Amino acid sequence: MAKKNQKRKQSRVAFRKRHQGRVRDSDLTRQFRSGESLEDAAKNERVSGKGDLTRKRTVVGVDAEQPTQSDAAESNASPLIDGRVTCVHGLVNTVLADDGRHFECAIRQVLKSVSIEGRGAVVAGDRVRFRSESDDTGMIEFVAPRHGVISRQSRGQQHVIAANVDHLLIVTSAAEPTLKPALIDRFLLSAEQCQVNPVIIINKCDLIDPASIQPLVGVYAAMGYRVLMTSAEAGTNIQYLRELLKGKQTAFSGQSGVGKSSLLNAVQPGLGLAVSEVSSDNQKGRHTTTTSRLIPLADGDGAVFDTPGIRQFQLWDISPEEVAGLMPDLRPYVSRCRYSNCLHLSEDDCAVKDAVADGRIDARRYDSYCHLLEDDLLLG
Ligand SMILES: Nc1nc2c(ncn2[C@@H]2O[C@H](COP(=O)(O)OP(=O)(O)OP(=O)(O)O)[C@@H](O)[C@H]2O)c(=O)[nH]1
Ligand SMILES: [Zn+2]
Repeated sequence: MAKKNQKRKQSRVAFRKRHQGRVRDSDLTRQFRSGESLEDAAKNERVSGKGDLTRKRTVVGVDAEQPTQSDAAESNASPLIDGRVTCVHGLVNTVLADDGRHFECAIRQVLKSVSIEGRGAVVAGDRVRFRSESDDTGMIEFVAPRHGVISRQSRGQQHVIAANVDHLLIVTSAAEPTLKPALIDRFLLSAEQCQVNPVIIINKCDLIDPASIQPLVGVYAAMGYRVLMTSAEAGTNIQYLRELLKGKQTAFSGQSGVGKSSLLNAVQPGLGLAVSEVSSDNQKGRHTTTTSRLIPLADGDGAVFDTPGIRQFQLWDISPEEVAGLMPDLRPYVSRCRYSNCLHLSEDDCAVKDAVADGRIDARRYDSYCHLLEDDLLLG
């Protein structure tokens, strides 16, 4: 036990050194893993006389997976309830409990104090544990470690807008508006950067001969990406889409008019409307603090995110050198270039350019790469 604590301490010290005083998600989520309640943390800090709750934590040894009964009895509080955050609006966090009830929750002060400026302690999609304070209010005690985080940049800072995104659906249309593979490539890069699973949806396939886009579909499929041709109008592959959304938290992105709302409506009537209402509220600035909302699906425990921020989300904090490594078709050649910092644009002995020249890399994909670097990242 002592050895374990020693090890934990060492890793905490290493963590702090790595992050040089910056506090990130993992600080607040570590409590979720250790099972330490926030009240205990505060008590321990008070006893030890150290005011900074981010510096020292005493693990009380409760299994975070099953803390509810004993924990509650000890602290004389109501049991912990599992749920997920569906909406953050000012200080009010709406949480959908796993049993289907909705609660408006505040966040324990200590969770806020470890997040930057007290903002973004929780976001839509977060898995949380809270104690109910009445039939429909509660206090969030733990935030689970996040995966699949989508963020945007504002005034040089990263703002998380959705957490635990299992799938990012990149919705495009085969026609009206015309298919834009370069846009798909950009969204794919963003998905890779956020480590969110992308699924490419080519909607409105009723308007074209599907054979005409097979070569393009083949390029993406060869890279291991899932591509789904749909028609909200004709009902093509809607059942497949419905299955894809089941039990997952899914974000929809894509330019205006490609049919995101129509697809959602085809999956579940009324869903597209609910989503676009959220989006137009955001655009009008009425709900400026509502960064994102998670809308539960009627069938299974899946849910979809939608915010204007996700619809058009841009690459965040990416350097030109990183781009090729985020493209699965370019990646295998990156380390074979003559110079380690090769940008694969006009350098000699470039393994990426060689692969394009003899067809091992699709020329259009390479073109996308060049445009992105030259137009956005090097000059922009
Ligand atoms: N032919 C055809 N038209 C479609 C299909 N899906 C959507 N549309 C039409 O495309 C138009 C735009 O659809 P929306 O669902 O509003 O598109 P959106 O992506 O939600 O657009 P924004 O809300 O502006 O982001 C509407 O007129 C739809 O009827 C389809 O599969 N086939
Ligand atoms: Zn190169």
